Amino acid sequence: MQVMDGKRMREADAIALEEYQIPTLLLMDRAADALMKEVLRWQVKRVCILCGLGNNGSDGLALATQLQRFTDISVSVVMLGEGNQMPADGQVYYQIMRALNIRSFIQPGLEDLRLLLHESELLVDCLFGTGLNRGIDGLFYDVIESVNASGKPVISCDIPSGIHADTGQVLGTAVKAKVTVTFQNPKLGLYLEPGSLYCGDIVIADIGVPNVVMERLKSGFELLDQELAHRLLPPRARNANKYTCGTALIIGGSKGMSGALQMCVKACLYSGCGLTTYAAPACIMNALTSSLPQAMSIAVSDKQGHFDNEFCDELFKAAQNVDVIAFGCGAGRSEDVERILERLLLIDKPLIIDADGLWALSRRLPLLKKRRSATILTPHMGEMQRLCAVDKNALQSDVLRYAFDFVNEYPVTLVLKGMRTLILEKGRLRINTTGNEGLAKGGSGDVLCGMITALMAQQKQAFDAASLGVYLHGLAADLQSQHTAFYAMTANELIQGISDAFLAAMDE
Ligand SMILES: NC(=O)C1=CN([C@@H]2O[C@H](COP(=O)(O)OP(=O)(O)OC[C@H]3O[C@@H](n4cnc5c(N)ncnc54)[C@H](OP(=O)(O)O)[C@@H]3O)[C@@H](O)[C@H]2O)[C@@H](O)CC1
Ligand SMILES: Nc1ncnc2c1ncn2[C@@H]1O[C@H](COP(=O)(O)OP(=O)(O)O)[C@@H](O)[C@H]1O
Ligand SMILES: [K+]
Repeated sequence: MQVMDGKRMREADAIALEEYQIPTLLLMDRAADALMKEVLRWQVKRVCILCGLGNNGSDGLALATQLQRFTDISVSVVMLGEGNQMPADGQVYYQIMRALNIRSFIQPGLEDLRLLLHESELLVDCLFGTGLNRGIDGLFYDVIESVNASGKPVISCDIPSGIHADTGQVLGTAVKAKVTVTFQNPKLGLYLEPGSLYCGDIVIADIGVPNVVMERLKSGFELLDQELAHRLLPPRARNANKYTCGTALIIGGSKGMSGALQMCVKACLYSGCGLTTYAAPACIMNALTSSLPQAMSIAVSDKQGHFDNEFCDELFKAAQNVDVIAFGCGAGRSEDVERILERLLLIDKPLIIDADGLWALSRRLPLLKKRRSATILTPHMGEMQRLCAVDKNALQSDVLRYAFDFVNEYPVTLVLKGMRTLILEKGRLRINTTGNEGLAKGGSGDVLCGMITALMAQQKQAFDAASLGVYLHGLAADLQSQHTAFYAMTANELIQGISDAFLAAMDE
């Protein structure tokens, strides 16, 4: 499923009209159908629809006429301007609304509005959609604040009003919805923070723009959902053997951080890799070998609990002979760790860099440009800040631009971790749909790194391996959360959930 920006959605509307003779009015009718279906789920008697002055507001008027015609729900409409200020299509529904005697309030005073919201059971937010183009103030601001203060459940039409469709930013204030019914294709802003925190459940409704139109408007942005994940599963032949399923070397760990490496290796073992070897400083080997009997190990002499770069010959020899290398989990921060990364970057093998490996990389970024094999980076927002050398606010307010600038400059697959993890390569973006707050614990990232490593060993295509790893990681957490409280979830439960995640993704 393609994810769209506001400009492409407007183009879709225009092409549907001009080339396929599909009037916007028909699309609005379908949009209203989809909204009505959602309203009916709530089984309420009194609904208030709040309408702005663009096509989003027109969708709201269309909904009002449908509810009046097809249900016994009592409908009130709040309009933030006169009917004749609406677009032509909106005016058609405005006239029908008047003829049907639907209760409507034009620019009501705030006290009247609050009373109306209070007596309603469900609110439908049709103030702004993809056309929001500036900060919200004045009456619109007060109305949105009153909607949020009312405590009533809200269904948002297309996107919560106040959220920018392309960046997910709040422009002044924004409606907090329980459900967002988004039309034709989901909008970027529904998945980027903070927009993702405002939209509630997302329902995607086909409103009848022909598929050929949407395909033509290729955004390069894709939703990482069950259907895509299923297609990305690496084949596992009946006559597969441990070599055809790929070999991986995972390098990491340091004194006090053996657990990070252990989680990563375990997740790799549970995700289908044929042969997994790990390399760690000798001082933590005892802690690892008993818990990782299925993996092979290389002990490296250590210097104050960290890798000693002088004694890494066996490690680098092994690195030449595997399909994939992963570096960083629990490796700690030292000059030797930086040197090891430098040497790994020169090896012509796919390389996944995580955690402390990303710290070392942020001090050696230009070396990435010399890479000849795939490189996958898995930063969380803090690590991304360091890689881009920007502050938190700048990154958060324009995360997609920074992420695309980065993959345009460096030949990498970027896995930008968060509530909705983003996977990027030049011109391509996938947005993950799985995962939950149970993952907000140390160790979750290490598990992800191990899963991606295993999938890369098997399918050897970085963008797909990274995408599938992210999807299955979140799905493992979702499935585990059916019987484990978010509070109680640890990397162990997550690893236990990997098998169920694969089974679910294998389902057609
Ligand atoms: N594309 C499709 O296929 C279909 C799209 N559909 C629907 O259309 C929606 C997009 O409609 P849209 O383009 O008319 O924009 P919309 O979001 O209603 O608002 C724009 C209005 O608000 C104004 N305005 C903007 N910012 C403001 C602010 N801060 N404060 C105050 N005013 C502000 C702006 O005015 P202006 O900039 O001219 O001053 C303009 O009047 C889309 O989300 C979906 O619901 C479906 O109906 C059918 C098929
Ligand atoms: N609230 C959340 N919702 C969804 N996923 C989350 C949430 N919090 C954390 N995660 C996921 O958990 C992982 C945490 O990774 P990271 O911060 O590197 O943790 P660690 O310190 O364990 O390595 C990422 O994959 C991230 O997307
Ligand atoms: K809206």
